[in-house]
Amino acid sequence: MTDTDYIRPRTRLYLITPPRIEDVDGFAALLETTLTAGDVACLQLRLKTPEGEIDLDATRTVGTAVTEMAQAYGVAVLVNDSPELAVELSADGVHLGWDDMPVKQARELVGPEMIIGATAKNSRHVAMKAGEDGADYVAFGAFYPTHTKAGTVEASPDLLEIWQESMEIPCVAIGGITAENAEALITAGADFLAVSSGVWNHPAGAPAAVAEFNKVLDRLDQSAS
Ligand SMILES: Cc1ncc(COP(=O)(O)OP(=O)(O)O)c(N)n1
Ligand SMILES: Cc1nc(C(=O)O)sc1CCOP(=O)(O)O
Ligand SMILES: [Mg+2]
Repeated sequence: MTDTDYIRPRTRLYLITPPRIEDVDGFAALLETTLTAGDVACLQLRLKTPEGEIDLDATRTVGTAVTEMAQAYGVAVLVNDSPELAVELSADGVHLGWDDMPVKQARELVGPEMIIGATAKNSRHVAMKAGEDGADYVAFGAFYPTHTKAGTVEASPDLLEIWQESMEIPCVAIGGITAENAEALITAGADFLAVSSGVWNHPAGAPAAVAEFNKVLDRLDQSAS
């Protein structure tokens, strides 16, 4: 290997909240333990109604309870679907899907500093357009079956490989990811692994899940000497 070989930064974990949270104080306590169990780059507040719409009240309540705490651990907090709520909560960013506010419009609303993430599903074309429009990362998925979101489309790890070879904007992998199935996505080039049920529904608990993910990430760390 020569000095000029590019070594991409280590893949990191991007946590997504469960879609419904009954006990906010209990969740905040569990989250704090989870964030100290291993490296976590981001936390997305994704609270949904049974119909799959953003639950604004729940997002506001959970966001108020956890945003400052997560930020104090160096974790970037992103709000799903609502740029307005991201601003209101002093979050670090917003994640936008195909039915959400267009990236360009959201950029005007949140300003130049806030992170904007964009869903690309399995489309490199959509991902490139999102990048041109000002997104800071694009998310490909779903790589594995998931019960967390209905109507996902299947994505192949090739997408990550091609993206990593040709584009500079970071790419996130999402959909049914667990510590057991993550290796193919890490080696294909995911900059981040976005995970919900693989952490919150882990039989040994969320902190153990984060520790397990980090063991896999440590083992495959391409930036380590
Ligand atoms: C990191 C990340 N990637 C993709 C999604 C999905 O966003 P979207 O398609 O808008 O679907 P909902 O999450 O709103 O149901 C995401 N939230 N985060
Ligand atoms: C929110 C979301 N978006 C997806 C997409 O493919 O765009 S898959 C998904 C669900 C992520 O949760 P889990 O880790 O429990 O599968
Ligand atoms: Mg959305």
